[in-house]
Amino acid sequence: MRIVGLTGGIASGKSTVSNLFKASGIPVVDADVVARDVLKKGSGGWKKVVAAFGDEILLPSREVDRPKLGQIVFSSDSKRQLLNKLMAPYISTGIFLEILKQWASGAKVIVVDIPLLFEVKMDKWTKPTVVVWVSEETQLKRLMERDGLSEEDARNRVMAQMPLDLKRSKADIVIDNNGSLDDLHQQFDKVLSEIRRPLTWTEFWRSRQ
Ligand SMILES: CC(C)(COP(=O)(O)OP(=O)(O)OC[C@H]1O[C@@H](n2cnc3c(N)ncnc32)[C@H](O)[C@@H]1O)[C@@H](O)C(=O)NCCC(=O)NCCS
Ligand SMILES: Nc1ncnc2c1ncn2[C@@H]1O[C@H](COP(=O)(O)OP(=O)(O)OP(=O)(O)O)[C@@H](O)[C@H]1O
Repeated sequence: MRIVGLTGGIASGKSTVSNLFKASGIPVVDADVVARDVLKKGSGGWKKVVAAFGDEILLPSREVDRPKLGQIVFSSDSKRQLLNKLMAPYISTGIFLEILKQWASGAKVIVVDIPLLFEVKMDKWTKPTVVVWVSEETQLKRLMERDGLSEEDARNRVMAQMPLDLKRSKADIVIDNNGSLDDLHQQFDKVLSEIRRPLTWTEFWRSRQ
């Protein structure tokens, strides 16, 4: 099985690209979805996070108030590191199980969309690794527009991640998403034909026969 890594910076366009993969019939494992499951009321991750951050991060329904927790962790490095430490084992297990499900169903090529792929060193499991890159200016503009954030909040979120230019230098394939959606689709078609190339022997033997 070929495990293609998809990453980038916050609001650089990963979900937009991962939707294109899905529409082309390639299964996508989405780390943000796994991370959301891990924080659902009553789950193991929820218990750890509530014990560490207190009831004040909860809504009256006792689900986590995600914007509130985001506000806390994106304005404090130590609190974000604490949240990462608490959630990491649940997130990595969840991603692994999703990959296993795809393997069991006989998938030959899958994409794993992990915002923090390089930060958590999961890139050693993915080949090729695709980075969706934008300039900092485009990134801040799209992030502020999409999430209705102030410039300061948007900058804090961007700074909570490895610089996008550094991620670009680690990529096997770079998608430059500064242009229009049409530009993006054209680049995507090339990436799709590249990742659909015949499997190597190793990838072939790693697939369910
Ligand atoms: C802080 C939380 C509750 C905020 O939730 P919210 O719904 O507002 O944002 P969402 O989960 O959709 O994340 C949006 C983007 O923020 C970035 N981001 C999320 N968590 C982190 C983090 N710990 N460090 C850096 N960037 C992050 C990613 O680019 C992600 O795609 C949530 O992001 C969270 O639980 N984060 C910790 C888990 C994690 O590391 N997720 C990343 C998946 S690898
Ligand atoms: N080429 C483009 N032109 C204009 N807008 C775009 C383009 N690509 C993505 N966008 C918009 O930019 C925003 C961010 O894109 P998207 O949500 O795909 O990013 P993401 O990397 O998945 O973000 P996150 O890390 O927060 O999950 C969205 O509002 C999306 O519609």
